[in-house]
Amino acid sequence: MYKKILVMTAVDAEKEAVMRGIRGDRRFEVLAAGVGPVAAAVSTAIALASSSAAGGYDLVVSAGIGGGFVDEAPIGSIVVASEVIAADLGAETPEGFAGVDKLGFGTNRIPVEENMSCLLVETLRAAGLTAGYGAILTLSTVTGTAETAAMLAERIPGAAAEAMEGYGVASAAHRQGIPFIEIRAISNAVGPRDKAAWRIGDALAALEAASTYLSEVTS
Ligand SMILES: O=C(O)c1cccc(C(=O)CC[C@H]2O[C@@H](n3cnc4c(=O)[nH]cnc43)[C@H](O)[C@@H]2O)c1
Repeated sequence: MYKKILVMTAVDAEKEAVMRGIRGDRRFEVLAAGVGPVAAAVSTAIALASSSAAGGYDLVVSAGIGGGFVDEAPIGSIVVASEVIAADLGAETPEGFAGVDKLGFGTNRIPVEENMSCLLVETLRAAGLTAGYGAILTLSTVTGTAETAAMLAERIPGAAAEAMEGYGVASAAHRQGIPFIEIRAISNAVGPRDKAAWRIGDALAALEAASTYLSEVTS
């Protein structure tokens, strides 16, 4: 179905997990862009521009580990985005946060390729994996307190997970009209910062498994 797929991760450990999962599927190019939405957008835009002479990509994927909102995405589970939301792109006002959409400067939300995202979730569930489908937030600052976690959950009902790159990768793909999806394997709960409690190994194993099914459902 897809001939050439670009997967953008933040760090090498995520890239290696995806590479193990796709098991040599030559339709995939997997790149580690660096952490945060700016590095993600710049690296994705460069990758898309460099590939355009050779026919370009027909699917772009933001993949990696992420934080799960309590009651929405347990540690070790996988979340596939129903949309990506730049949750801290905007302005503080006396009435609270106002996103760039409210300010009239574009959009905080970028759509995903819905059919592929839903098919992937169904396939992961059929394989016995714990997989959710919901909004994935992109933040430049990892949430580190229960107060911020509660504020985000209230402001964005249905938010399932947060990470730092999706909106950047999606912005570059969207600008070129290329379908986009985001996959996060949950390493930690969104809330009080305790890096020692992050289950990075479990999340990377889940990311590897999700990548195997990504290769299957896109072929
Ligand atoms: O230390 C390691 O071995 C290691 C291996 C893989 C990944 C990491 C990272 O720290 C990646 C940073 C990456 O993680 C995303 N992330 C994870 N949890 C959250 C969160 O609660 N809120 C926001 N982002 C999160 C994020 O996308 C970073 O790029 C370390």
